[in-house]
Amino acid sequence: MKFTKMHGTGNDYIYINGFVENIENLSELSLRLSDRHKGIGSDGLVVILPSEDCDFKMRMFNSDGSESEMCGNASRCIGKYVYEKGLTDKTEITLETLAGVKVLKLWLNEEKRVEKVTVDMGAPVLDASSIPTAFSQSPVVKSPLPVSDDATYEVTCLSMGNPHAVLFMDKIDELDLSEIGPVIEHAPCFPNRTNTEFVEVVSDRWLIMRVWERGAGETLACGTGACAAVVAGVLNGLVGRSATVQLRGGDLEIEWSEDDNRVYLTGDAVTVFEGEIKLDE
Ligand SMILES: N[C@H](CCC[C@H](N)C(=O)O)C(=O)O
Repeated sequence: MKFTKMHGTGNDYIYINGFVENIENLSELSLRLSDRHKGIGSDGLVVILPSEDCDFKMRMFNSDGSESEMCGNASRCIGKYVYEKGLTDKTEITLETLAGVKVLKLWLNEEKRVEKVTVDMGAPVLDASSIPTAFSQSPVVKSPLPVSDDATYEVTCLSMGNPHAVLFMDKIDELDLSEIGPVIEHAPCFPNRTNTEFVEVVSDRWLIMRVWERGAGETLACGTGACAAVVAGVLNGLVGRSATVQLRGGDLEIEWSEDDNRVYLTGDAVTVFEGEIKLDE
C-alpha cells in the first residue's frame, strides 16, 4: 500500500489515496500503522475517497482506531494532497466529512505549491444535547467538571462536528496532560468521550493552547480544537472573534465570522515523505 505522511501544524497523519488503494478494516490499520515504534508513526490515518456530491470525501481515524467525524488539520493536508497530485486543478474544493460538507480554499505560492489552506468549518454547535454532554444548559459555559478529589475545573463544551471541552487556565506548560487528559476524555458526562483543550489567554487576539485528543492523547495541534478554543473564548468574553492560536506545533489563525456564524481555520499543510508498506507482514 502506498501512503503519504503529512502534517498540519505538527498534527501528523498517514494519508491514503482511496481512489487507488482498496483497504478494508481502516480502524485496525490506523491502530497498527500509527504506532510510533512498531508502525509508521502518526496521530492517525486519513483516507481520501470519491464523493457523490462533493469533490472528495474524507474518513479519519485516531491512533486508537476510533473514527472521528472531522479533522481540521487533515482537511488542510487533503487540500494540498489532491491539488499537488493532480487529482484536481480547483483551488476551492468541497470535502464531504461525517460532520457535513467543508470548503477548502488553497493558497498557492509562485511555484504553484499549496502553502496554506483556509477551511470553512461551518457553524459551531452549541446545543448541549447535540455535543453531546450530560450538561443540560445551552451553551455549556463554565460548567463544573470534577477531575480529582480536590480539583474541579470549569469547562465550556461545544462541537465543531466533533466534541470539545475547553478549559481556560494559566501555566498550561506545567500541566501533566497524561494524567488529567484521560480523566476528562472518559468523564461520564461525555458519552462519546471528548477532545480537551487547555487554553491560556495572552490577549484578545492571542491564545496559547495544549490539546488532549480523544483517541490519540496529546498532539502538537488540533484544528477543530483551535476553533473550539476561540468560540469558547468568545462565549466567555475572553478573546475577540479573530485570533491566533499558538500550539506546540505552530500557529493557527481562527476567525468566527460575525456575518455568517461560520468558523474559518487557516494554517499550513506539509508533506513529510511518501512510502510503501507491505500489509501482510
Ligand atoms: N486533530 C484533529 C481533530 C481530531 C479529532 C479526533 N481526535 C476526534 O476524536 O474527534 C483536528 O485537527 O481537528
